[in-house]
Amino acid sequence: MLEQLLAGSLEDAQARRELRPTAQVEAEALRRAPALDALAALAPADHMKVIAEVKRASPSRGDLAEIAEPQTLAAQYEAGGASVVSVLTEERKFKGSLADLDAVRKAVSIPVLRKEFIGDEYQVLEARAAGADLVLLIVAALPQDRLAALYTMVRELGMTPLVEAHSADEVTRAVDLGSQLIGVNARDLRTFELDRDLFGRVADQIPAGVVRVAESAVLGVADVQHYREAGADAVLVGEALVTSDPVATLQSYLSV
Ligand SMILES: O=P(O)(O)OC[C@@H](O)[C@@H](O)c1c[nH]c2ccccc12
Repeated sequence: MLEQLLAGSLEDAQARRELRPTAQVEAEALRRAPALDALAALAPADHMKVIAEVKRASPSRGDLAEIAEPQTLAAQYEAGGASVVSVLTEERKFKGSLADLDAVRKAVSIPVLRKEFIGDEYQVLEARAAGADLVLLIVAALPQDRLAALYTMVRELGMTPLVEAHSADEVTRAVDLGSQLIGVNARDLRTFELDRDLFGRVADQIPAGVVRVAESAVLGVADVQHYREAGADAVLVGEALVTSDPVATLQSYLSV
């Protein structure tokens, strides 16, 4: 499944490249105001921080919410106290787009993450051109040399890579890159199975000083507590926010 998602994302990027060549997107990326400091926004605090996701649908959960105006939802996330807004830009299964990212960027002043299956430099340029401050890199999707090349490029553009792992080995690979922001996804993107305890099993492998993000499977405040006890600095939440009153839900999570 992960391979299919990546292949789809790369195909869509290729189609966009035919309309907007690399040189043009690169020029746009370089004209942008500098990326916001995501590591500062996510720095460990005496409460859990939240990366709040704009998510319409997913292959494992189907349709979640219409979200006609992603900018309105993102503004609520900011007002509710989110540290970062994550925007799914994958079109085929998550029903997102780069236009969503662009709209969100214009509406908030906190850092914005491009959530996509990234495997090509062009996608990284697109992220910066649309105003992203962070880019997701999924360890399982790429061989280490490609991961390292993309990681370097994200940093050279002034953005922060969020490196996502789903096993002890993948955490090691994320640490080897020198990543300052590591996410542990409870959902296995190959099988879509959930493992809520994975974060707790691998958290100790993440060096002190690196920001630890627990991703997926937060459905209520008890799940936030569970991840906090296991050592998470931040949680990445989609479904629970897009299917509830986001401000009230965020506030309950921020009290953990
Ligand atoms: O809706 P949830 O269970 O709160 O999950 C959010 C986020 O962790 C999830 O969307 C996600 C984590 N890593 C990803 C990689 C690709 C697509 C999606 C994701």
